[in-house]
Amino acid sequence: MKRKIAFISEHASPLATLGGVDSGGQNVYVGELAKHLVSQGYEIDIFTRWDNSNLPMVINWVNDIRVIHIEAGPVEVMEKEKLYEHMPEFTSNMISFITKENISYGLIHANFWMSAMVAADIKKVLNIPFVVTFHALGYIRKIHQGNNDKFPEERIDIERKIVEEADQIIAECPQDKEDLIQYYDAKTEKITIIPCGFNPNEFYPMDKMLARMVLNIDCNEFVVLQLGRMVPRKGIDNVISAVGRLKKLASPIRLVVVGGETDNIETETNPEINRLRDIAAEEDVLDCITFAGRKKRDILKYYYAAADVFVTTPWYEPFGITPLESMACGTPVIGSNVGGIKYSVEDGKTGFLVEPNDPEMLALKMYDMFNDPALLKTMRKNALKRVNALFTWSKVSEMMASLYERTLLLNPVYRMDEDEALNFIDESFEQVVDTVIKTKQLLAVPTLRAATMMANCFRKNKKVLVCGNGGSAAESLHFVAELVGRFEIAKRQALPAIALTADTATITAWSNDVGYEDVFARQVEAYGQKGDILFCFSTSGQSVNVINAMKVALEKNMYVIAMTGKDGGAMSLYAHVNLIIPSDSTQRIQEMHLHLLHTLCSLIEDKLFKNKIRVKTSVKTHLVSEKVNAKYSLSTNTKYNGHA
Ligand SMILES: O=C(CO)[C@@H](O)[C@H](O)[C@H](O)[C@H](O)COP(=O)(O)O
Ligand SMILES: [Zn+2]
Repeated sequence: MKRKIAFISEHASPLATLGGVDSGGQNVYVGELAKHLVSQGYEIDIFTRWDNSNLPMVINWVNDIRVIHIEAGPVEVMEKEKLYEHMPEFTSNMISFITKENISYGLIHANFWMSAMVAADIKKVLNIPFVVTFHALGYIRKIHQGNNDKFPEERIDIERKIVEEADQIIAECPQDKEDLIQYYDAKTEKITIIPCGFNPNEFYPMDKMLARMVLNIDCNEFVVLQLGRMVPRKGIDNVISAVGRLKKLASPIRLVVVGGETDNIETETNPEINRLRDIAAEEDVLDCITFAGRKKRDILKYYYAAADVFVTTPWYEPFGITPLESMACGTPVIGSNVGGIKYSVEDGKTGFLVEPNDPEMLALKMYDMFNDPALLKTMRKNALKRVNALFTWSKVSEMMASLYERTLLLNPVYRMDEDEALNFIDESFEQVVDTVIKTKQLLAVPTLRAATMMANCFRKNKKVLVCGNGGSAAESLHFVAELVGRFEIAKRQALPAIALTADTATITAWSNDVGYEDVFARQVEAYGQKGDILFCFSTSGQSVNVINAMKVALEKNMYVIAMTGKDGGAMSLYAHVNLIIPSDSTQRIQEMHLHLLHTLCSLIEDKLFKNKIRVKTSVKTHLVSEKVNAKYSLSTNTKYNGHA
């Protein structure tokens, strides 16, 4: 059954990217993530505010993804800063939709703080867990925007509450995680870093000159690209000032600025453009700047590919998708040493990192690139390698799916009901029975051999060393306790066995200082002697530290018994006796190990002690009391020679 996930993205609909215009990062994030999660087996409903009365309420967007328009305030485009007061309406209409359609969502993925507010309220009513990607944090925005921030005062407090109530928080980069912890007291264990991605079918390397031909850009110029929304915090003025300085050192150069409200710069109403024009005039670079206006999304790849370097120097940037897109087209990036950019751009390798508002340094870095075509070429290679290894949407959606799976367990709907739980119990008993039957058929003879080998070893005053990891470490202790102490015979001599898992000081020191691989080998070296036995527990038969111990034991002419499972693993090659439980389940294997170690104890006691008791008590005339039998000394028993 496919798991149903609800996305909420109150102001950023994925449909906005369809018009072709370059919409904000969140629209792309929501759309691309949804598409890639579908191929991971999820069904996604994206809830967004109804802002266009020409669109129907529900749109089947692509396979297994619906976009659902929720009425909240007037059905028209509104600034996101004004949506807060309409969020209660969003919540109640979304709840009505879910209950009317009777959908059981496994979880809600909220995007942005207002969507997360909705998700937190829905959780209270419908008990659906939620994860949140903030995309931007109010506190950080406030630091940089001050009073220019038009979001309501309550934002930061609401975000704090969301941080408390969310089941999981997605940080987009390490800086985002640090901010969540430092300014919002978020618990580290609640945060998972999952970056944004890019689509390799949309952004890919192409010939620079070809791209310039398409865009009508001079093939001889050194082209610097600035692309993104035109708002002061993006620091475009800084890029223009830097180009002013570069112009004095390098020629011919061109700065192409893509972005704005319209695709025609002449009709541009954005006041930021006028401000930038003035700065360009002051810097005397109007002749080498092209303001290209806003471009359709499918054209952007030509701009990225046509540029020699992509520059983005915002004051802050929660993540920043554009550096990824540029690197995906093979163009190195000079970016601000802030937020997500310092995560996506590797300084000196895929481009450079500079402080925001430092045109001097930016100009120097641009000049380094201008001056060194070989450096540009290497950076291009590195950039392509890095983005494709870490930031494709497929990679991102895999990480997201694993976060979802953990979160889905919190949803009562996705937990077992009573019948399922009873079934589960039944089935696990049946598995145990099945494993017992198979083990009985296969392991009776090897078990007897192991018991005989151990009894012989004790008879010869030799000892048994026991090791294993995790559950098998516990079993090693358990086994040794039965041997050194007692099992079924109340009074008998102690049998020399040592659990190599018991000495925490040695184990921790050796793993800490040298390596975990030899924690047991080292102890075998210390205690093992010819004729001793190394007894190994492992469910996989693959634990390297156990294998290393076996190798040392064989070098010392010790005997080796391996109690394993699955196919016996590499350990089976180093053992004189293999007790391989015929099961692939770690739990079933461990349960059989416990049974077999008890069986071995019975057999060993029987071989070493009970025969004597039987013989002597049957001869009534013999005056040896049971007390004496119990004191039977192993060293006096010379009847048994050689190993089985
Ligand atoms: O008890 C269990 C699983 O039931 C675990 O502690 C388990 O023993 C550990 O994962 C071990 O590290 C597994 O090692 P091994 O059995 O493959 O040698
Ligand atoms: Zn276990």
